[in-house]
Amino acid sequence: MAHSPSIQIGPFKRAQGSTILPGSKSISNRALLLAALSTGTTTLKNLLDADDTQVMRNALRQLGLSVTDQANNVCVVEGCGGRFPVRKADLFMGNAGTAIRPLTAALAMQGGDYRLSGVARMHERPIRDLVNGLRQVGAKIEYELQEGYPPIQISAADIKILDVVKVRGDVSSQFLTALLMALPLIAVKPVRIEVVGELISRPYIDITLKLMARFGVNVACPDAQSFVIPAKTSDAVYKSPGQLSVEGDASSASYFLALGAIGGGPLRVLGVGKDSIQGDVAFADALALMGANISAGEDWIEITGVKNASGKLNGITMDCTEIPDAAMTLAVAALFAEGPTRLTNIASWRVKETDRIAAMAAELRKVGATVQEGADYIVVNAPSQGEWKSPGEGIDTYDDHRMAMCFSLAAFGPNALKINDPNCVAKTFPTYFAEFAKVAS
Ligand SMILES: O=C(O)C1=C[C@@H](OP(=O)(O)O)[C@@H](O)[C@H](O)C1
Ligand SMILES: C=C(OP(=O)(O)O)C(=O)O
Repeated sequence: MAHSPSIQIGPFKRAQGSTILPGSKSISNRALLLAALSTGTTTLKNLLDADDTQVMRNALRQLGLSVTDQANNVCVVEGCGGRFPVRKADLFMGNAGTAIRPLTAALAMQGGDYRLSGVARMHERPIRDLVNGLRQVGAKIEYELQEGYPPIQISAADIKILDVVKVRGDVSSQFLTALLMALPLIAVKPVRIEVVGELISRPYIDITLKLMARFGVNVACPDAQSFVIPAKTSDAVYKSPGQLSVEGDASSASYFLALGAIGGGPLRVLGVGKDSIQGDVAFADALALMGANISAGEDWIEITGVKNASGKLNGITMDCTEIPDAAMTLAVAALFAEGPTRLTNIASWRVKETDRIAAMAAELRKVGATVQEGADYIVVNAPSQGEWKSPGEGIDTYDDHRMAMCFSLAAFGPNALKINDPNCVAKTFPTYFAEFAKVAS
């Protein structure tokens, strides 16, 4: 894909105001798929309009569904009652993990022939643990290029329901999410999904379970590693709730919250708050640990600078397995902290939009930070005032929306900052830099 022209931003001193968050990517793509699989019509409100949700919408349309975009991010989906009308399709999933993984599982239950592919990076992102889970119930799935990675070819197969399906959860939680959403379609008897080994990114599983419940399927969790899908009582497994409002995106909120700490605030994000079902709202607690002043209501969070006597954030040590996406924002907020910030349990960063540990370390060093990295951790020490650097070649963003959004924070250092290919934010937040410009001065 062609790269967008670099932008020059900052140096900024103040961040204040408010921003209305775009819809949550994680909720939008789950809601689209569940609405498509259900009986009845679902009106989705505040659906995220971005690359990741467009690939999901387009795939559903190719599968024969009526998915109609209306004004103000409203989208109307006519459900197919669990069986996609189109039995053979070649689907392009971009770089959207929340699209390709759940859709693969749903398609494997259909008894049709489907090919799923994506951008070059998608073909380096693992899908093996999901395919292994689906093969247990008889799905026929072949790898087209490299074993364990898309593109994949699904062929019609007899799917049998087992008492237990096992899946690994230590590479991505999206494999478990995919099985949870798809197995109810064939569950003629209850089926238990057992997670083998560690389950990372657990709060995303809670999002999955809460949305499935909105569409009428209640999964029991007898223990932290087991999920019991109920036997279906008719072919109409998922039922439309009629309307569903998508919360603002809590990961997108993290950039503004960090800005409110670094740039004094008050800065308020509207669309997520105490009532959120997204794990990434815990980013606000992490910032509070770093010394930020935080208040929150049902659907808003506000940050007003820092409460530390030094006027600066303080470094923290944190296990980030529950907030893998917002944790990236902590790594860049660490540029404004006294003492090291050590983020652990982030091995999954290496298999996302880019190798995020390597990318983060390389770009933080460009602005003068001292960084140590390991297989599953990163330690960031801020540059002292005189050590900040202004890299002439700019900050590279690696086709990773979060790298671009995170590094907008670094424009609150002493120097202006060049950010390369800023339009990669289109994956989840196309208007990010316009919204950033409204609060930064
Ligand atoms: O299920 C989801 O909506 C997501 C799960 C997380 O991925 P992993 O489970 O791969 O960590 C997260 O990083 C991703 O942005 C969205
Ligand atoms: C990891 C991410 O995306 P995906 O849904 O493609 O996994 C992300 O948005 O940070």
